[in-house]
Amino acid sequence: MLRLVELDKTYPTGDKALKSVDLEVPQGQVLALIGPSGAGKSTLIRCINRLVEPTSGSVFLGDVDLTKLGSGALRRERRRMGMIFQEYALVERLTVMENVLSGRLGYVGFWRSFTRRFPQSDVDEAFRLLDRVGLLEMADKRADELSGGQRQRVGICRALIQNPALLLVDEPTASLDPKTSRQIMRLICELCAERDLAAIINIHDVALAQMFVQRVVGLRFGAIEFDGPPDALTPDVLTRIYGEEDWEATIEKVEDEDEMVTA
Ligand SMILES: Nc1ncnc2c1ncn2[C@@H]1O[C@H](COP(=O)(O)OP(=O)(O)OP(=O)(O)O)[C@@H](O)[C@H]1O
Repeated sequence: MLRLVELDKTYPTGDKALKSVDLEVPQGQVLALIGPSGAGKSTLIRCINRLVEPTSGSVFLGDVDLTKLGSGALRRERRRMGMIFQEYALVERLTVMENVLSGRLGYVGFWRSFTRRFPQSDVDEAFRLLDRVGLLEMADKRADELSGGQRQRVGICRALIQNPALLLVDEPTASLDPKTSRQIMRLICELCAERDLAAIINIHDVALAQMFVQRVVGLRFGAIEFDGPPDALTPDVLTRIYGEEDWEATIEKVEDEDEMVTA
């Protein structure tokens, strides 16, 4: 479904953020991207939808090489990739419903998007999605009246209403408390399973990734250092990815928290 071939990114500053990355993600697979700060996780996610322009290599979404597309064709292909952001990227003064519907802007014509008149089928779908994530009652609230977890749910609905083939998720829980983080990760993974949707989730919390995904890819210095199931992430492997950090302690801390929450 998604295939990266020898993907390279060197920023104008000379930083080599990605070094010949090869990666295949089949339909329906949720993959967590881990690695230390500066490893290239955000760059990888952003090179896929060309928010960051790759230096060389290919990004195939199905049969289409996204790196070869002109701006019009790229805009169309971007509809197939929903993005979820760390800071939610909502329009604060608009309502929850308006924020969700903004995910359809790539589909409706200029005039409709200018006047924000969306087809009834889009409004119906927005209500269905808000209901699914438990925010139906919030549809008319302004985005700035919501908690962090609620905002991220709106961000998830906005990505899903695009009807994407792939979700690109950049640190979805970095601004949330541990319990809300787990709820959001669970929700993203459940929705992907329901829709047979592939996702790449850039996540710095290894324990959280291990709880929810089937596959983990570890980046170090812009290259893939590990690619396997979460239970293969032994302390040795984590040290290979991150360097000398006490990962066992980090993981135990999160497990303790879980017990406290469920106790
Ligand atoms: N716009 C930019 N211009 C120059 N260098 C950049 C730019 N963005 C990222 N880099 C560099 O590219 C490398 C990879 O950065 P990237 O943000 O992709 O890493 P990351 O793994 O997402 O890190 P973090 O977990 O801290 O967000 C780093 O060395 C970073 O300094």
